[in-house]
Amino acid sequence: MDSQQPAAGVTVVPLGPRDRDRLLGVDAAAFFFDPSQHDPEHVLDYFEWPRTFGASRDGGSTLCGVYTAFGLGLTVPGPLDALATVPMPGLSWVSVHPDHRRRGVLRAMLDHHFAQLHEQGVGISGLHAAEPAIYGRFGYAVASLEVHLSMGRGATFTAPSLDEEAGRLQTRFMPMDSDEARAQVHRLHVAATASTLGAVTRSDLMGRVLFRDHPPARVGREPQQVMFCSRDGEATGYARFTRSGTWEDGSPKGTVAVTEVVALDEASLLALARRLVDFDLTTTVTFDQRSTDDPLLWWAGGPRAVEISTYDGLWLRLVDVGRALSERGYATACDVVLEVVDEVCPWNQRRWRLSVDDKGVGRCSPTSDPADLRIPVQALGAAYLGSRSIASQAQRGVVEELRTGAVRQLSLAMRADREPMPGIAF
Ligand SMILES: CC(=O)SCCNC(=O)CCNC(=O)[C@H](O)C(C)(C)COP(=O)(O)OP(=O)(O)OC[C@H]1O[C@@H](n2cnc3c(N)ncnc32)[C@H](O)[C@@H]1OP(=O)(O)O
Repeated sequence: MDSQQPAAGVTVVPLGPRDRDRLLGVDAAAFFFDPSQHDPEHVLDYFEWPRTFGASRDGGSTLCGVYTAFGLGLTVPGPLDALATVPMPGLSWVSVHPDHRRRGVLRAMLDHHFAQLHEQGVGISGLHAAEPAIYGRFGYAVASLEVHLSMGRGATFTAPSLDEEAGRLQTRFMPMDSDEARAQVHRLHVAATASTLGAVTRSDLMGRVLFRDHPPARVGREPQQVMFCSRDGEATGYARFTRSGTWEDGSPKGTVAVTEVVALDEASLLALARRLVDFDLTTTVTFDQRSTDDPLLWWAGGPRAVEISTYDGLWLRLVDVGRALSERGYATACDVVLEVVDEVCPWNQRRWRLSVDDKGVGRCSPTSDPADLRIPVQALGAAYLGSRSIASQAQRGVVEELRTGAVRQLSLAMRADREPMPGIAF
């Protein structure tokens, strides 16, 4: 059945706990993970059923596709140098059974997702793409990059202005899978995301399930650990990590894999990083989910001192252009009319006036005035976190300037003064 044919009628309906087995059947067929290492039952424990849907074809009862959208928050540029947090449903576990691929099931599920969010008055949708070729056609674009750092044990972090303060802080670590550790991590996660551009806030439930120890998933590594940093007894940051106790030719060659480091201030980040590169019996330390302009990268000496790999981080889609552009703030005043191109969400495809006052507060409303810029909805998603400037997208030929100066005006207004963090995996 796996051949290119026109889409047949697809129906999308809500799923509930009674549909667990059917949903797992579609997910297992689409993602083909090893259930002994990756317990799907465990994942379902943090699904939000009212946000989970299934698709069937031609009036049949067979479930051929599923998706969920976690209720997350996203930290975006606020007015001038402030930050703001907006709701961001996080699209995830999108799967279509291989027997039903290329019949328009994904397209129908995304149409359903966008219609739902539009009706609910939600401005944006976010995701991490399993394959990068899929989501651009649906209006998503990469809004942040994710950097993976790899460095040797004993790497030097040079930050003289922070040395004294970092030296005063205490660090200690413990297994992640305890109520005490999870509660502390969640409190720090929520506090730190509010002050971190690009950060994504997860629910307490999601953390409680994800941080549960699942022995088959360790694959030769220790159970997940968490290192806390504190100042005068008050926790100021944490790192989640696991070590592998590998030996080669009689010598210890352990690795430390740091999946998340979160700190309320730079001295705490430095104190955590210094401890993480200082474990006996290890030779390599990796840090996931860092930004392209990360303090850890530059403290360690830059891209020639550490190994870096860069990936697409968060993909964003403006589901409601007016709401999304009114919800974030701007670096400078601006007044431009945008002719937005969006064939997937026709309510967006029109002219919009974005007026930003000198305090960086913007209002975006429909207008019939002549356009200053012709812009695909993807370009607004790409620039939404203040990275991937409108000017560079115009240079690539993606944005068309219809009034001289309009690209520069919008570009400066949307730009942030730092690169966004990639946000958590979901
Ligand atoms: C956010 C996340 O959850 S990412 C996880 C995505 N899921 C997976 O990768 C699991 C394995 N794959 C699958 O489940 C499915 O193949 C999906 C979800 C990727 C695609 O589902 P389908 O129902 O086959 O897609 P559908 O037929 O609606 O195609 C829609 C469009 O996407 C395109 N498309 C579908 N799959 C791919 C792909 N892997 N790469 C590039 N384009 C793709 C189609 O060509 C079509 O484009 P067109 O309308 O412009 O011709």
